[in-house]
Amino acid sequence: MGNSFGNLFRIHTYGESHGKALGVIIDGCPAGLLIDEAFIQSELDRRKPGQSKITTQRKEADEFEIVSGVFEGKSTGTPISIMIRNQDQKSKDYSHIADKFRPSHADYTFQTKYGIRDYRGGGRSSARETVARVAAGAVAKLFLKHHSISFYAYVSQVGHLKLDKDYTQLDLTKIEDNILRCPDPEMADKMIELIDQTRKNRDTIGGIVTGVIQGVPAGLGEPVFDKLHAEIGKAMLSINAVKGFEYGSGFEGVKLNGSEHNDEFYMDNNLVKTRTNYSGGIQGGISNGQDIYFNVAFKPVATIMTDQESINEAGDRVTVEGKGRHDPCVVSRAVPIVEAMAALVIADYLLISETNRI
Ligand SMILES: Cc1cc2nc3c(=O)[nH]c(=O)nc-3n(C[C@H](O)[C@H](O)[C@H](O)COP(=O)(O)O)c2cc1C
Repeated sequence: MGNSFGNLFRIHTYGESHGKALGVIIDGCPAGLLIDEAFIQSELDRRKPGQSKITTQRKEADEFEIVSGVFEGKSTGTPISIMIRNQDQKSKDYSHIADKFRPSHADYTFQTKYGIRDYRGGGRSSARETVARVAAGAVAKLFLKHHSISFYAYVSQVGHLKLDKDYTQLDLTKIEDNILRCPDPEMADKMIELIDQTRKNRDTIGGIVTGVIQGVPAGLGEPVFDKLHAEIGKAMLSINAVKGFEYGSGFEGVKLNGSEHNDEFYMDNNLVKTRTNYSGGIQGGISNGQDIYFNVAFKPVATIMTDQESINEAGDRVTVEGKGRHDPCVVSRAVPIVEAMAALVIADYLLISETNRI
């Protein structure tokens, strides 16, 4: 419960923001997969803190160690354990919130549930946990490359600044060209400026990450409760600070009539395709072979650099001082996390689908 995700391609993560290390155990990765360590590191580098002026200035190299499950560079079919040691904790920076509940963070709920918590950097509630997911997602991506399945995510909105193009009108090879990971350079500049201004105002701002999965064969997903979009939604909603998920036409789709919204089938050289893709590549919970695309909304995160009123564990009125190293907007760092979680779902459902038919 809580620390594991997936069925056949299953991960279990461990570690706290200011503990010794974080890590993941991946169970169910097929044997014989070439574990490209440079690729895993490049994925971790896209998520790591301190990578630009619009992220937290905590400096973590996020170098990883493979502890088990890999022999002579290939997966052995046994649990793969990947560990990332914490280096730049500055844990004493957090003594000012030791017994205080930061508004809209997880301090109060963790304290209520467990009666004990590691307050340093939020402990287990910190998004530092997602470093382990990105490591596992990199392994899932390596596996899915063999099936020609690819993942893209990019920033499509920051505050009120929204891209007016969908993913089919954008050059997705340009995502990594700027620090925000928005493939439209002009909009990226405006969004970066907005985040920078927000940071200077000692505040935070939210945004949207759009995800695209290409190459998923038709037939992945379960028909009733474990629908493919339900699992992707769960994966996304399990990421820290996520407030919303929609796929395909999503909430905007309600503005269309069925006659406009229906995706007409046609044959293209023996391949089944649809002329439009409001379904977002999933019908009846099962992939239909078209692109899967979705939006994930991230809130303006809780830690602002101004003082806030709150209460402490005793219920006394206290002031939570605005200090420490925090992200003014998390979307640029969330991009690889969204891709990783999508890859974990697809890897899992690909393995499940192999057990669905003789
Ligand atoms: C990449 C990433 C970085 C984050 N950095 C911060 C941060 O610097 N400060 C903060 O208060 N919250 C940050 N968060 C969000 C908190 O982890 C999250 O809001 C908190 O655990 C409470 O959970 P909830 O917002 O999902 O309810 C970050 C989230 C992500 C995805």
